[in-house]
Amino acid sequence: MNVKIDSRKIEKGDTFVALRGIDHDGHAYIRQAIENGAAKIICEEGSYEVETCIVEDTRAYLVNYLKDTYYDKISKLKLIGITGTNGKTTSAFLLHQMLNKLGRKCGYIGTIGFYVGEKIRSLANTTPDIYDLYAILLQCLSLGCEYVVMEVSSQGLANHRVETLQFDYAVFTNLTQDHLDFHKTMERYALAKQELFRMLKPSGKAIINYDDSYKHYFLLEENENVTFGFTGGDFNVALDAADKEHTEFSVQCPAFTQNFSTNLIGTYNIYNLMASVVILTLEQFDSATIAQAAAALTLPKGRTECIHTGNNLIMVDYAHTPDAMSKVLTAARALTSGSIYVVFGCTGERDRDKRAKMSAIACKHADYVIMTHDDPHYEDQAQIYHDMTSGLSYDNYEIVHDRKDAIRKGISLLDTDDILLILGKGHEEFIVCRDKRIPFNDMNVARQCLSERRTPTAARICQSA
Ligand SMILES: CC(=O)N[C@H]1[C@@H](OP(=O)(O)OP(=O)(O)OC[C@H]2O[C@@H](n3ccc(=O)[nH]c3=O)[C@H](O)[C@@H]2O)O[C@H](CO)[C@@H](O)[C@@H]1O[C@H](C)C(=O)N[C@@H](C)C(=O)N[C@H](CCC(=O)O)C(=O)O
Ligand SMILES: Nc1ncnc2c1ncn2[C@@H]1O[C@H](COP(=O)(O)OP(=O)(O)OP(=O)(O)O)[C@@H](O)[C@H]1O
Repeated sequence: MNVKIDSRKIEKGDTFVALRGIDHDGHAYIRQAIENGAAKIICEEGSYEVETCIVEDTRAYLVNYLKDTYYDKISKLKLIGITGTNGKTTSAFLLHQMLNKLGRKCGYIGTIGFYVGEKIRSLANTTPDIYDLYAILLQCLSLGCEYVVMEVSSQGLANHRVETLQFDYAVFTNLTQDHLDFHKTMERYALAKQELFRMLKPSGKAIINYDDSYKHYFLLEENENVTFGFTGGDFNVALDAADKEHTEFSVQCPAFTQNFSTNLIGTYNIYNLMASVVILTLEQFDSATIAQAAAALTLPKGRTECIHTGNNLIMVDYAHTPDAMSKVLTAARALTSGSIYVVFGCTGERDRDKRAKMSAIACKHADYVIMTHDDPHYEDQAQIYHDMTSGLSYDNYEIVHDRKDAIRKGISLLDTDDILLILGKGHEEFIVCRDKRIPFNDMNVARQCLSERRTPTAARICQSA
């Protein structure tokens, strides 16, 4: 595309469209765009030495341009949008994986990046803005994709990032507290997500978690709705058996009754897998083929990612909402008769109201909790700890300010069969503190702390040899 919205990416002869964003205004970068070689500027005001076209609303101009120029092409893709508080990345990543396994080339767009089988690149947002989105969808087409599954965040919907797109499937995973700093109330949060269900193609289908108490926001009369759940729904699930390595469940629907055995653990991951089971069924795959594809799956990076060390398990997980914490702690409890330790912190400048809830859940379900920092952004860390601990009616916790020290402390507490959960940052590679991005990955740090712990022993063995 030689029409661009980022001055830093302008090459000689390009057209620059100056967009007014939330924090930045593209009009401030017109000079830079011209210096980089822009031959034409589309903006709302100003006069420049290159060809300039003044329009009333640059964003509306861009949206129409993308739609008129590329929509016919990208509408050939089967587009699946997944929304909900938790499980978007996992559900989308599993579906992308299963479609590719079954020989249907599929792209994935979401929190962990842009993938077509392999990772192609990281993304700044879970749901990229319309310009990036069109570019990615065009790339999916050129890579031969038939399907694209994307996470659609509530901020993405509220900020019109998926404008003009029409979906073949819209999936609702669940709704629990998060992002209330942005939406203010659960009602507005639900309504923001509901928008996805008004963006279906005429032949599109809505796939909805029947067990979620907010399902009514997503079961719109005008849509063809297909539900799944343990308590009912068109695809009714029953848990048959579960151990540390496998989960067995069965699904009953009008078309079939099928047993599944998967390497995924935690009931919440069965919910995540069910979105794929339903969509693959609607795409005419037979149930035995779907069950076969579900037998061995890889979870996205940072979701229940494990280090097995002696009799202990160290698990890094992206749980950063009260519901996710409760789900992952329940799953861990089922895996051991030993103690459970948790290291976690709360993000700064995000939903303050969930902090105390997360602490209460951690202290209730774990034996001992080490609170530390997450990404403070520009917020005072002392304020974050205050929000995490005020009114807390438990005393099985301590605060260890440095996240690496907290992880080291968690590891030092492990005794036979104990589990350490390091929560909140999952796949992330940085700690964001003020304007700094400090390299930090929970999994790498846990490995480093483990090897430090082993080194003295190894040294003793070497000395005595
Ligand atoms: C507060 C917020 O939502 N900000 C989003 C917003 O930024 P913005 O409006 O300030 O715009 P901008 O893109 O930085 O700048 C405006 C224009 O100036 C241009 N520009 C800018 C700089 C420059 O040097 N040259 C230049 O030309 C930009 O290319 C753009 O055209 O638009 C950008 C482009 O879409 C987003 O990347 C950015 O998301 C920020 C990074 C963010 O953190 N957003 C969070 C709240 C978010 O959206 N999160 C959800 C996930 C939630 C979840 O599920 O957990 C998400 O979907 O990612
Ligand atoms: N279906 C689910 N219900 C509740 N919790 C879940 C579910 N699936 C995953 N989780 C928990 O939530 C965490 C985040 O999962 P995932 O990344 O799939 O969700 P997400 O909706 O993409 O989150 P985000 O929007 O913040 O990126 C996981 O690490 C796990 O602890």
